[in-house]
Amino acid sequence: MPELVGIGVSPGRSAGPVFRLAPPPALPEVAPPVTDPDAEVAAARSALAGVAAALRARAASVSGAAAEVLETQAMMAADSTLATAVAARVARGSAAAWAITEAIAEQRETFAQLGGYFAERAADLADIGDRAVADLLGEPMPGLPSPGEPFVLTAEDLSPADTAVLDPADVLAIVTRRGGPTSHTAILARAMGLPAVVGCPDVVTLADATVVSVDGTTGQVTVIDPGEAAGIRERAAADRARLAALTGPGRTADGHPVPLLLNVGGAADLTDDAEGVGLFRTEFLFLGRTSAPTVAEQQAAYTELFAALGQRRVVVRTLDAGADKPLPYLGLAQEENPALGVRGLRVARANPTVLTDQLTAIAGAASATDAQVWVMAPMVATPAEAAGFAQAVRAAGLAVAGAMVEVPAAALHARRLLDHVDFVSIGTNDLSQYTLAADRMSSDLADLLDPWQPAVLDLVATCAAAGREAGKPVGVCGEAAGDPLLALVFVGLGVTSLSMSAPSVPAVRASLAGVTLERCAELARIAVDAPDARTARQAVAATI
Ligand SMILES: C=C(OP(=O)(O)O)C(=O)O
Ligand SMILES: [Mg+2]
Repeated sequence: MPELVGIGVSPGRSAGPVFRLAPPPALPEVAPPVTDPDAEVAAARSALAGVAAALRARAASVSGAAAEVLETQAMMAADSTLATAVAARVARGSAAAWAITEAIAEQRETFAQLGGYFAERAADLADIGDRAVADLLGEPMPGLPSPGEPFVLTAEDLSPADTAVLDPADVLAIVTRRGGPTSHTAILARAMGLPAVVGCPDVVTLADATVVSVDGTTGQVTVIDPGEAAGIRERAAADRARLAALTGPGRTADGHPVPLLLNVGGAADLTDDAEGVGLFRTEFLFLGRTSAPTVAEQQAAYTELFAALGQRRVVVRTLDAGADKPLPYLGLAQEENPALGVRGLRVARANPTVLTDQLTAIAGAASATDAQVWVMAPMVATPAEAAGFAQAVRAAGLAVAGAMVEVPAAALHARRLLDHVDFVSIGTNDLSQYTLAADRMSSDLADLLDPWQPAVLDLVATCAAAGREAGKPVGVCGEAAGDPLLALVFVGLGVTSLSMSAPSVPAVRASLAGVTLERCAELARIAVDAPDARTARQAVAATI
């Protein structure tokens, strides 16, 4: 059976007929002359305002990451720079729909050149243009197909607006031609628990109604006999039910506890049975606005999450701005190579009050609630940075300070970091990017970005050994912690907790429950000794 390969970004299996996302509207070949420029500008403005309002309404009907993403897109649609660019195009003789198309194309070009986070936002801009043009031409809104049966959604790429309104009852899985492991499609599919494969170039060759199976772990999309689909879905549902039936704290078959924590952006991402939060990404509060949130605003947001956790642990990551999360109001200079620039804890060098205000707000929320509040800094590179951060945390009246290990230097000197901080948490997304020198946004370099790379595993082992020696916790909070096989390797290397998005927890819990700690150590040796990532994964999978 023909097999297509992409990047598996949201685990799980499903099968069914593929249907493509409705294409964007096509402009008629001949543009009409502009007789009333004011009317054209008014029509364009009204179309863009309509798009912004519709996006805001959708944002209000969803929560968590989906709402944040849609609100940011609504702000882009309502942006005055876009409106001004459209008016300029009308003044040069373009009718409303053409003026919007041209202005958006120009802005997309600029975004693509800026790279990173901005390049990923180019798809959001295109979607805004398509929706406004469809409105102006009186054509149907581009968007989800409705074939009348559950389907595998295929697309060039998905906009946040499309992904946010997906109904998991209709959509079995998602396969896109473009996109990388950190694209919106990936993040939102994981949050919804839908299997997803991105960066799958050949998906465009599949005609509507072709029946495929999708494996969101391995990235395989296989054309199958239509009669096989129901069986695959049933087996996947039985697997899910078996996993969901297993509850309780994470532990190996011989009872070694491994807390399974959640990666969250806010209280909406919590689940009742979570053992705690291992990564609270606070930057959602800072994104998509024109000035930093006040201490009171931050304290209210942190209190909401901490209170929802009762006495459970929450590891708060201080602001991780810069690179893929730019905040214009911080006044950071434009950089040639922002991933290697002023990001994470480094932002506090020129903006110390951003950090001290945040620590004040976290301390206020901690004292108003019963949660065990740990605080960690992103992008720590040196022991001196770890020491400075720990001092600031303690000065704010907070008891537990940690450092994320995302930079190879920090991993190599984890022992020295742990002289100053109470724990470390390994961010495998960035640690893979910096160890292999491969941009985490790139779907072309997905093989290098693989956290199974033995070099990355060696660095994890170095951190775990340092933690054992110091008697301090060493967690993993990158997406790799949610891989049920790699989780065993991490535990075998000596990692003490795993933090992941909520839908990944059941499979990791079940995987841990099936092996002893000694077995995890054997699997770790197999993975570390493998010549490359693919062999490591296959060797561990074959042994289990
Ligand atoms: C958890 C991480 O942080 P983020 O993905 O937010 O950069 C990481 O880098 O692994
Ligand atoms: Mg990171």
